[in-house]
Amino acid sequence: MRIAAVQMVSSTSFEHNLQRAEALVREAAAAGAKLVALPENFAFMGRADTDKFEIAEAPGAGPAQRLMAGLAAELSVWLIAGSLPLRTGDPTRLTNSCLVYGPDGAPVARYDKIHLFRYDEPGEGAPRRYDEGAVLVAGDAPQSFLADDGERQWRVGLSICYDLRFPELYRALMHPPCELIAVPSAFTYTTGRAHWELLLRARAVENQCYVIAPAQGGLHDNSRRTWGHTMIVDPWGEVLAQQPEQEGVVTAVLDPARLDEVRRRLPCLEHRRLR
Ligand SMILES: NC(=O)CC(=O)C(=O)O
Repeated sequence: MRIAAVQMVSSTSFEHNLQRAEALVREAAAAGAKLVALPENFAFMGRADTDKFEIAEAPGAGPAQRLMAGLAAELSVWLIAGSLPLRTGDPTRLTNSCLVYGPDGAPVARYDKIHLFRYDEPGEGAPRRYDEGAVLVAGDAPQSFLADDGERQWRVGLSICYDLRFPELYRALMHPPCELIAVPSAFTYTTGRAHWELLLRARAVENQCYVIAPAQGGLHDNSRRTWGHTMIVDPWGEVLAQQPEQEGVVTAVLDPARLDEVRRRLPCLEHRRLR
C-alpha cells in the first residue's frame, strides 16, 4: 500500500489551512496513496494556546471534520486527520485529537493526545513557554485501527507529536502488534533539530514497524518555527522519504515482505521479558 505524509506550514487562518490541507490530500491521492496523513494542528496554528478555542469543533461536527470525511470518501483513501482541537464538556478544556476516516468517509478512530507538551524554548530574552496543559485535557487510552488495502489489513497505531518521547505508549500499541505507527506532529525547531529523526527511527526499530510522521515545517505567521522533516521510516529504521521544510507530500510503499522479514530475522518483539 502506498502511503503519503503531508507537510504543512499552517497559519492563523483556519479557512486558508483547510484549503491547503485539501489541495495536499488531493495531491497525495493523485500520487497513488491509499492512506494519507496530515500533521498535528493542520487546521490552525494560533498565537497563544487559548486561540484554539476559536476554531475548536464539537466531536462529529464542524467544517474541518466535514471536509476530512468528504475527502476520504471522494478520494477513497484512509485519512489520518493529524490533529484538531475538539470541545469537551468543560468550556475551559479541549482535547488535541487525531481523527481517522475510512475510504467511505466514515469515522473509524479517534485518539486524544496523552502526553501534553511543556517546554521553555531558549532564545533572546525570556524563554518562550509552550504549555498544552493550560488548555488541553489529556487522553488516557492508546488507539489503533485496521486499514484494508484490498489485499491485506494493516494495524495502524495512533500517537501525536510529544507522545513520541514516551516509548511505553508504543509498546502498548504492540498488543496486538501494529504494523504502522502514525505520529502527526508540530515539533519545535530547536527540539526537532536535536531529537526528531533519532526518536522516529528508534520507535521504528524497537517496534519493528513502519512509522509515518507528517509534520509542520517552516516559519508560521504566529512567528513560531517548526522543524518539519516529515518522514516515513521502515521497520529496519531506514528513512524511506523525507520533506525537510515547507509544504509538500512524500510517499512510500508499505511492503509486507519487508516487515515480515525484519520481524522473522530478528524476533525481538517475541524476546521481550518484561511485559
Ligand atoms: N510540539 C510537541 O508536542 C512536541 C515537541 O515539539 C517535542 O517533543 O519536542
